[in-house]
Amino acid sequence: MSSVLTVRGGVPLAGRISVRGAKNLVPKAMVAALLGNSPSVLRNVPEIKDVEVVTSLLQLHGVSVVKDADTGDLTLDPQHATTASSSEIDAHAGDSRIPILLCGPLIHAIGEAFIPDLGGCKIGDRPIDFHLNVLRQFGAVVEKRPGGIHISAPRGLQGAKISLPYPSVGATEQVLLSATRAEGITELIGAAVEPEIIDLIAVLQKMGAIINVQSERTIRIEGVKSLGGYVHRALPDRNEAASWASAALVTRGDIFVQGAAQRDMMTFINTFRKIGGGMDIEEDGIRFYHPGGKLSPLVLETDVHPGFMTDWQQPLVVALSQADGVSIVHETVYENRFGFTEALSRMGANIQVHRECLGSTPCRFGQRNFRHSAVISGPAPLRGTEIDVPDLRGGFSHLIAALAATGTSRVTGIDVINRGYERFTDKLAALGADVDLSTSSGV
Ligand SMILES: CC(=O)N[C@H]1[C@@H](OP(=O)(O)OP(=O)(O)OC[C@H]2O[C@@H](n3ccc(=O)[nH]c3=O)[C@H](O)[C@@H]2O)O[C@H](CO)[C@@H](O)[C@@H]1O
Ligand SMILES: C=C(OP(=O)(O)O)C(=O)O
Repeated sequence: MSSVLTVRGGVPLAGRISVRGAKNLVPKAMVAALLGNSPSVLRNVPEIKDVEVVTSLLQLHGVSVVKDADTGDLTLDPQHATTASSSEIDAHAGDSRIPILLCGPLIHAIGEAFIPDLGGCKIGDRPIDFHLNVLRQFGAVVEKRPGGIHISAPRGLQGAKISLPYPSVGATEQVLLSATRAEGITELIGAAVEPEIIDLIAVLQKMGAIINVQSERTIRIEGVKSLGGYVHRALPDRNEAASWASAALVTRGDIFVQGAAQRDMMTFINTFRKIGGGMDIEEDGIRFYHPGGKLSPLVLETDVHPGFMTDWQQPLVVALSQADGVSIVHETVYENRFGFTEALSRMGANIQVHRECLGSTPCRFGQRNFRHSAVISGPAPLRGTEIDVPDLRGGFSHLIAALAATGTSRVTGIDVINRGYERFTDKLAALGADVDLSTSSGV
């Protein structure tokens, strides 16, 4: 049985929804709890799939994870952490990229780790070579095993001087989670500095870690012998907030996103303003709306923070398909993040994807045959169609296109959207969308 969402388009989304803790921080803060010698409390935890996956992986390793029935806060107690069998771990890995971040904490807690093959969005190859190189530099031994990798550290983890070839979010987190309890000092050069990373550093500092974020993407960590627990409220999900902002533009709607935080979204806000979107920035959230009239096209490049976040790109492309003129988007973070535009083209959008770098900076993908630049001409009326959700943000993009389209769309595979959008069908209903959720046996 799978879920099918029937969308009757043409209704502007209007109303108030809220976003909670970030998908790109919460599961990692849960993993960090494994480094402590006493319980941690994590607040503002959303009900999303990646939280379920990490909960079951931690529980398999003997960590007690208790959810407060009223608030949803999680209490994580790592004091009885233990080894789990690789077949059990494999069965609980789910469609998430977080398991690779268990390496350092599990080595510190129980001396070894088995990490299953990773899930996550299919938007490029997504290798883990940086992670494995980092672990080896800390002195870990990495072995390929059926269904994943085994990691051990016969002499413990030792601080190291590490330089990342690209400011990878996950590899930076790998360094942080391994170095805080490693012996000696770690210096990381070429670090990612996304707001979710700074929030993870705040979590680790509460536990007793000594971490300095210096200029020029350098992070210095002085290893400590032990860490305690933390009490932390996760930063809000800026990527979900930006998705709803694009939904407001695409459907000519008006959405107040409670919890959206200006300081984490400044680059998005600048772009939204340049397109001609309306907004009111309040203390408790941001109202995003279509002010009427025409939207302006623009030239945009995704990049690591503080650049324009790649996860904002897909929903925004739908908005650009409704702008008056030609826009160019150069995707420089993932080599294959424009596959979702095929369904948009079927719906009537006018989008061509190109192999060349159509941006001011030649990127890693330019000479390598990847279709990573898009030219979008608008405005193009959209019509409903059959859609099978390809990945998290691509799926959300298809959905907002369907909500703006004339006619009816039938959307399958919507469970993927639960990886990053908490209760999204309830939110759609709260915004007045004309949708029905049903289950189909697939016959
Ligand atoms: C759970 C989570 O937080 N996911 C986010 C995280 O993903 P994730 O941490 O997986 O993304 P990375 O920042 O690591 O990836 C960036 C680039 O580095 C490359 N790379 C990465 C690791 C590696 O070992 N080798 C390698 O070549 C990737 O293929 C990609 O081209 O940051 C991305 C970039 O902001 C976001 O889109 C994802 O939403
Ligand atoms: C790419 C994404 O997530 P993940 O790294 O979890 O696949 C995303 O959130 O858009």
